[in-house]
Amino acid sequence: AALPAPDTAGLTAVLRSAVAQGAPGALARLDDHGTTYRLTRGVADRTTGRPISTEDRFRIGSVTKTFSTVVLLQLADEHRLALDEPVNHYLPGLLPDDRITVRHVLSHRSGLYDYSNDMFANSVSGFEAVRKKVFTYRQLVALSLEKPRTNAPGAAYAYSNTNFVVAGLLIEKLTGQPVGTAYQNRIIGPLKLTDTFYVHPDTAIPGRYARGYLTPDTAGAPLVDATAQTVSWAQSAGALISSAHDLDVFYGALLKGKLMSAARLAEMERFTKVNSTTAYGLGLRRRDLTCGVSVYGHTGAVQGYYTYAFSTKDGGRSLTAVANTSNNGKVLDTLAGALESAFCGKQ
Ligand SMILES: CC1(C)S[C@@H]2[C@H](NC(=O)CCCC[C@H](NC(=O)C[NH3+])C(=O)[O-])C(=O)N2[C@H]1C(=O)[O-]
Repeated sequence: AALPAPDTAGLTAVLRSAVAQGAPGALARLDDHGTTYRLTRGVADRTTGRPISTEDRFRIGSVTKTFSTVVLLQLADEHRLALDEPVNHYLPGLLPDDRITVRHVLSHRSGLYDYSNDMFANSVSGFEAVRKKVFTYRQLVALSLEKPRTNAPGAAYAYSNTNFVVAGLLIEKLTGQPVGTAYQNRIIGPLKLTDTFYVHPDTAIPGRYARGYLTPDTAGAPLVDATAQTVSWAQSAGALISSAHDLDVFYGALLKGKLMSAARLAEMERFTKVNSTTAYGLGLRRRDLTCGVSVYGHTGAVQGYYTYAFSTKDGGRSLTAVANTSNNGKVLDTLAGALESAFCGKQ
């Protein structure tokens, strides 16, 4: 069935609410079968007051997880990786349980504890402690293994950044290259994503970008400019930089089957239910909207930036919505409304 027309007034209202709730700026870009809608509200930079633009680059946080998964599924297509092999088959001795498979890791069912829970228990001091730090993947895995596993391998869904740090180790082991090279050669170059960069451990965002502002835990305390950071605590779990255009192209291409075989895409779309409206596949979220439409993509929350990047199953309509703040649950929830406006139309 044809999708309802996008509700651009609804999208505008979502962005206005996000700013009213504390985001300095918010943007949305919708690419719908060749027609592009661009909406903005507020500023990219609180000091200069420059208005935010849908052309601005930003940190995409865990949307990075889909990029890491695409690389690994391409390696599966090349028979260089098997999803149901134990991680330890490729990285001997890395994990304390040989039963943890690549599929468990990519679907957040490994049980590996998420070290970021402790790292950011206090949002500002936790961030300031790591914003310039450079971690190795193995240091991050070691932080996770200091804590017990949350579930037996495959027994439950439990979101953990550790899983996609393991994914980064797998990519580097199997390709013999840094993850940035694999992203460039396998995704960024072929799709011509000229706004998409993996610059870790550099802290600067290339070209024109929106500054990102971390909301402190204490109500009323001033926002913290979080723009300059290594994102080394996340790397293959969250350190990519991109734009609304590039993410719309990426998820559109993914869902159109342009990045891997149909068999592998079907594996990516085997979903574990997370809650009444969300399910998780392999590095991919499915969100079931009120109008019965399901959309496929990922969300991101990295210091200073919230992102929703989702497409229809056929990749024909893609939306990227961003607010340049984080640690603000009201804004994160409000931004989810952009999916309803974009894919369900006027309610
Ligand atoms: C599940 C999420 C939302 S959280 C996960 C990942 N981001 C992180 O794990 C960073 C958490 C700290 C971010 C920080 N929060 C705090 O410090 C809270 N004390 C802030 O908001 O700036 C990402 O991105 N994912 C989102 C996803 O996948 O949708």
